[in-house]
Amino acid sequence: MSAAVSFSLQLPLHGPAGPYTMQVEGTVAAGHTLALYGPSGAGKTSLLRMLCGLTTPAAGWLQVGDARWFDAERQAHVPAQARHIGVQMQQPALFPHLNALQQLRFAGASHAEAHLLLDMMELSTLAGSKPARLSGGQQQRLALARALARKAPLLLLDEPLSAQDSALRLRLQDRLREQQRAHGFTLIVASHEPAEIVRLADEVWQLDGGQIVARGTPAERLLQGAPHGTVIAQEQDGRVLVIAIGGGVLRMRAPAGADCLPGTRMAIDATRLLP
Ligand SMILES: Nc1ncnc2c1ncn2[C@@H]1O[C@H](COP(=O)(O)OP(=O)(O)OP(=O)(O)O)[C@@H](O)[C@H]1O
Repeated sequence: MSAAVSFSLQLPLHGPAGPYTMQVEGTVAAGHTLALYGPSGAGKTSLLRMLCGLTTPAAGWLQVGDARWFDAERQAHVPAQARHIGVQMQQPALFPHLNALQQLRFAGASHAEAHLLLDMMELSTLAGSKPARLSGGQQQRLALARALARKAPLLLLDEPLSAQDSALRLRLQDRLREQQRAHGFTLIVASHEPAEIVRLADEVWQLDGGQIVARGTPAERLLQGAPHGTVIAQEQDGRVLVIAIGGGVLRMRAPAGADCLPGTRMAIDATRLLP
């Protein structure tokens, strides 16, 4: 169950240098994963908010499957609550009075499905806990489970795993991919992490200043031209390096005292490799 997404949208924004207009257009094939990549303030969240209906574009149109969710000329705007999508924004926005299991039941999961999702997110022991008793990372995983619980043809995720430790993040990326294989949903995910994009996405759009400045596969956009051993990103305050190796990436603990900025060439030290 998946839906193709096509749009041409405009939105006035106020950046640090003054007002400007976000202008984006494109198509995501049904069942594909698109990653939105770009610096803070590039417009990733603003695009996701227009797609899910939390922000009304100033102009343009949005087509999801057979449905016209927004069309400025025809004055059509399907409200957020009427769009069949799974959404996880950066704020988990959980219901304070519902426990973890109830949050998933409320989103549409059966009792058995809710337990499976809690298991998948490594939250089974917290099924009876309300959000105030969960850590930031646990709340984020519950919000991701809730997005999956909707069983929607389109999933919109804004930095869904940013609060997870690196080993858990890798497990959850694999499970998200498995879920997509099983259910076939189209996934649009904003991420700052090249390694995550390489693992999850079929296609990446690079945003900057409210425009899509480049499009391609993760290998083309993030790795191509990066010689073997080039640092393409730093994670965890520079303690972990993402390094290009022949069309893929590996993660390595940064050697103490070394200059590890993106673009630097590093010798790959097998004793420092991470999963
Ligand atoms: N409601 C709004 N009205 C006008 N401008 C806004 C609004 N929300 C955000 N902006 C501005 O739009 C720009 C894009 O913000 P957005 O949150 O979409 O960026 P982002 O790429 O998701 O960043 P981050 O990676 O930090 O989450 C920023 O300059 C921001 O100040």
